[in-house]
Amino acid sequence: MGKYLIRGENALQGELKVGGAKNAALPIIASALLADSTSVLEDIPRLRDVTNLCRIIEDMGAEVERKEHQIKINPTKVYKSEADHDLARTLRASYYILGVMLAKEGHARTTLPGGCNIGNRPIDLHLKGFRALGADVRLDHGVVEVKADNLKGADIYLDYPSVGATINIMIAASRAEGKTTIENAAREPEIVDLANFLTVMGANIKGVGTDVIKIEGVDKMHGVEHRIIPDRIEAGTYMIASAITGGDIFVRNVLTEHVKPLIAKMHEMGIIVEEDIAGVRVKANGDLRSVDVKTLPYPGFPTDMQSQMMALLTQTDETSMIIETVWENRFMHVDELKRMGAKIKIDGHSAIIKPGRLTGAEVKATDLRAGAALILAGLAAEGKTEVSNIYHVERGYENIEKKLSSVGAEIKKISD
Ligand SMILES: CC(=O)N[C@H]1[C@@H](OP(=O)(O)OP(=O)(O)OC[C@H]2O[C@@H](n3ccc(=O)[nH]c3=O)[C@H](O)[C@@H]2O)O[C@H](CO)[C@@H](O)[C@@H]1O
Ligand SMILES: C=C(OP(=O)(O)O)C(=O)O
Repeated sequence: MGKYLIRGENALQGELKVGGAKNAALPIIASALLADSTSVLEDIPRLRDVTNLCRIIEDMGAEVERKEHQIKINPTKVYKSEADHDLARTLRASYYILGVMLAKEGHARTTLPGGCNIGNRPIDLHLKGFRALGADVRLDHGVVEVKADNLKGADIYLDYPSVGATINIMIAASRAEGKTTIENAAREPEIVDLANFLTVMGANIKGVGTDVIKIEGVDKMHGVEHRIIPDRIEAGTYMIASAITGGDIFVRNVLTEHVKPLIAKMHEMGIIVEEDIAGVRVKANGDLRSVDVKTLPYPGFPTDMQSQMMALLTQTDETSMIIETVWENRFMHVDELKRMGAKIKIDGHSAIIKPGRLTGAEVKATDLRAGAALILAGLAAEGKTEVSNIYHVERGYENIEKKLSSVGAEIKKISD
């Protein structure tokens, strides 16, 4: 399954570049099926999730041409409304096929999706939205089927600002008859990127980026060219790589507006962060102050940066606390960090982190961001760290070992 071998304690220096956002690329790739002509997508990261979603839409009849970071998607020969179950189980975002094919053909079927095992991941809000739009929804033995002769706009209030539910409902509503309002909608930048893509394709969407999104359904959408926004979680991970090693890295291709919650915490910790139009420079050359962090929906501190932040907080002067409010089981990295000497105690949704020296160990990536946190801890640790189960990491980071090596890290990937 592959491993990363890391020898720590090198202060990282230089420049690296962040790719396009996984969580924007995935719904955008799925939504390209709504058009009646080819879309050309740029800055698509080369990730396992992207490859598997492309295989799903190819199996449904789409023509996909992939070259470096560009994908061309011709949806005119799509003949199937069902996502291959084995592939759909490998990633979370496969459930966007439901919203897309419901909007396009009035019928969609897929198995419950995969993705990181970070807690209970229900899709009740997605299904509630589809029902409100007039769809007949069935969930039987883990297979979801949605059908509608005629989708009709509706007022939908989300009990929680779910990213996936906001996206799926927005996609379905973009082709429904009349107006849809989504209240308590999620505000993540990836949702804004998708809405921008859909709008250029011909959709009528207003209010995205706020908690009230208004959509007026349209009959037709056409293929367009679109560049995916930079990945704020990949950016944040490399910003922490600089800070945790006492390094000085310029992380290129970052929209600093999207990493504000991390920048604010870094300032509190005494880390130098210089924002630039092209990216962000992160420099740490002294003691790091402890801070408390609470994960929240955007624009709060992202849960997808929680484990990486925890690795950093092991290297501060005093005790810190992290409260995880989004996922109830997103502390699986804690036991692995403890193997490296970290002093962390979990109490319900909180983790108390005491500072201490990290030492290399054999550890296992239990999910995508847990894997990233272990790599970061390995960069700071004394001696050799071996991170296994790296297929999780490859779902969300393109060539992480090459990018980190380019700024002076001793890290190599051993493939099976
Ligand atoms: C592919 C993708 O974009 N993944 C991201 C997306 O996941 P995802 O879209 O799955 O996350 P959601 O925002 O939907 O989930 C957030 C919370 O809402 C709850 N919930 C969600 C849907 C639902 O129908 N019912 C319900 O109760 C979840 O259990 C969780 O507690 O946003 C998460 C929160 O920022 C990130 O961690 C993931 O990286
Ligand atoms: C949890 C994540 O992804 P997914 O929702 O695809 O499992 C993530 O990107 O951190």
